[in-house]
Amino acid sequence: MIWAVLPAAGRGTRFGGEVPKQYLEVAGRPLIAHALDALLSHPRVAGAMVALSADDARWPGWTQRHGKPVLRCVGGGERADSVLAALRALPDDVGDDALVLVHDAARPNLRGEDIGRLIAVASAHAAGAILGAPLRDTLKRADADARIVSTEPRTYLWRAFTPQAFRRGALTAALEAARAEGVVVTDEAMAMERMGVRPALVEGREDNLKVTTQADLGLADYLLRQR
Ligand SMILES: Nc1ccn([C@@H]2O[C@H](COP(=O)(O)OP(=O)(O)OP(=O)(O)O)[C@@H](O)[C@H]2O)c(=O)n1
Ligand SMILES: C[C@](O)(CO)[C@H](O)COP(=O)(O)O
Repeated sequence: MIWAVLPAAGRGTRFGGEVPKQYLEVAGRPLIAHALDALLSHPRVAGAMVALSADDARWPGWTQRHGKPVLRCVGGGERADSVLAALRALPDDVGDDALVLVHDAARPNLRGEDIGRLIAVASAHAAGAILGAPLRDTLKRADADARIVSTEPRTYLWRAFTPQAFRRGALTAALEAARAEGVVVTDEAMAMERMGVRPALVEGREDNLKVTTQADLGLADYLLRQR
């Protein structure tokens, strides 16, 4: 049984504006709806747990989509806290060995074929797996004035996307360990790496973009209207 976990408790400070970006409409639906539908329309995904901010006044109250349960919980101050809260809130019949797909609500353009490939690799690797893409641009290190300091070697460097797929129990323990040591992890794989685990990288579509700033919204809208 595979469940999706969607951290959706962010404030969107880099995006700005009154409306939390996960509720901004693109191609006729809120970002979060696109992300939820991509996951729940996959036949291997049984349901979704969404982590919302305690004062979220915009959650539409969905309890199911695509005939599958959509549950909610209260997230936390950091993305990792929201993911941990969602893992803890999953139904009791989602065992410690169950695969969980953690996906940003701010990534609306997720494709089913990427989900399927990620599940196949994560199911075969005890260490789990994440979607990503190898860096294809030259990488520069900048100073505080945005002047080039150096060109960084990009061999074996990848951009990490989501979903990130791990077993519920192992990921919960890894996130708890990071929190106990005061380490803020920026993705689930970082928590697993800290436990000595080496998750697999699965090359996914580069258009699995995260809407972070206003410039991303127009591209997301364009991409979603092409589907
Ligand atoms: N405390 C937090 C912070 C982020 N997120 C979620 O994690 C995803 C990726 O985070 P990001 O793009 O950084 O969203 P925000 O934190 O809202 O953006 P910002 O950092 O600009 O405030 C988003 O779906 C966001 O809602 C979350 O659930 N809980
Ligand atoms: C999880 C993530 O999307 C992988 O690239 C990224 O780390 C989220 O970063 P954010 O600053 O919380 O958006």
